[in-house]
Amino acid sequence: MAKLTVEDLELKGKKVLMRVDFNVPLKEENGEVVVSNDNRIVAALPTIKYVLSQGGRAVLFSHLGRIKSEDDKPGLSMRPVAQKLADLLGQAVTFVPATEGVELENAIDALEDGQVLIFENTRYEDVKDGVEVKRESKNDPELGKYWASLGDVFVNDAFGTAHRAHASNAGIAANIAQTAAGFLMEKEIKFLGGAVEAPERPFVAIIGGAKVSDKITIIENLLKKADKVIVGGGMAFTFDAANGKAIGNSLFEEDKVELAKQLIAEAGDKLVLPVDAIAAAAFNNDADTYIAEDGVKDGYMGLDIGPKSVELFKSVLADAKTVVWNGPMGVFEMPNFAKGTLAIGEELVKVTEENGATTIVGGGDSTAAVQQLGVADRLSHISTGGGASLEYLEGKTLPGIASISEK
Ligand SMILES: Nc1ncnc2c1ncn2[C@@H]1O[C@H](COP(=O)(O)OP(=O)(O)O)[C@@H](O)[C@H]1O
Ligand SMILES: O=C(OP(=O)(O)O)[C@H](O)COP(=O)(O)O
Repeated sequence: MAKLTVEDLELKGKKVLMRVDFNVPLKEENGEVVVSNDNRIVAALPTIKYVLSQGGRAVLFSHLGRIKSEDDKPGLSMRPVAQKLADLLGQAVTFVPATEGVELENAIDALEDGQVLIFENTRYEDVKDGVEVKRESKNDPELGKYWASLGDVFVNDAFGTAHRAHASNAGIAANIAQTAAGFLMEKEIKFLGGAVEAPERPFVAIIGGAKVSDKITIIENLLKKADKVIVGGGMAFTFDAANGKAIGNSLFEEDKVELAKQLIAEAGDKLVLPVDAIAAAAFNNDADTYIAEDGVKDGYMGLDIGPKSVELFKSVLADAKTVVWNGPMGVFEMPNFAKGTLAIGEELVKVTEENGATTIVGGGDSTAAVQQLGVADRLSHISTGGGASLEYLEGKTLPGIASISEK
């Protein structure tokens, strides 16, 4: 690509601002919050190691989860991520528990060549003194300018965040002389670019997970590109509601029902929805469950696709030549609701190995799911971006990529 890459930069003695996507799943272990899947951190290591080996002084930053109130902050601190990074790098990583101010500036000034620091979750800037101001997420121009002032050059390796125009990617790029792509960014663009240009058909997209309002608009565009779009996971219930089905307490976005209705009407048999669900009395692995075939009854919530949906989805995938998957089919973190995701993962392995299909899985949780299933290395490409890979495949210009300097 004609974009500047990290290898084009003079790094020795430079303060190298590095945007990474360390938005990783967390879990509690012995009363401590730890990283439960380090895939996105591992994926950024080649760029970080390269910068350090060239004598750069690396200043890393990332968002983690979504911060809407002060209460969200403690559970979404970057501290456990910094610890995991130090373990993986095998060198000390300074953690600065601030997103601006003298402590951060002094820590950056104290860095020596080949040293690395990471600062606090960039989305802490979204809430100030208890008020949701979205400085990071709405790309406050002053914030991008301030962060840019902390370094000499900017390396953007956060492919997973490339579909966002936030202060920590587009904002910094607008205020610094050079913005370069990291190795992960380059690798993702190369692989996904190949898939977008001329996808072998049938091309099937599978969308699931929980980010309904984000991804429902993506479905609209994917319907124009793909031969079939399968919708599962928490996404499906807004469509079920649009079809007049009962959904009980399932995940649901009321303000997207009209759009779902419109998509159902336009898409015809291109859109494939679940025909049953595993409904549970509570969001709990041990909750009472039943197979819901005609909607989910009051007091229950759909937490996985049911056996008939698995068979239907498998039949749609059977002759696929290109498959893009983002979003698990159920709450796979709980064993009793992982069966649908497992079955789809296994079917993808089959079409990869038997049909020679190109299979791409994207997204933090989806990647964690296929790794948990042990099938990740039998698929064609595991992308670190879920929403980002889908928007890239739609043919959209991603702000995080557009803001990288041309060579
Ligand atoms: N039926 C469902 N109800 C509630 N949550 C669901 C359901 N199906 C899947 N999920 C949740 O969706 C989450 C992943 O969604 P999302 O963030 O969109 O995926 P990704 O990170 O791969 O892009 C998982 O934590 C999973 O438990
Ligand atoms: O995890 C991410 O997106 P994904 O779940 O679509 O892969 C990215 O880090 C972006 O996070 P966001 O969707 O909260 O902006």
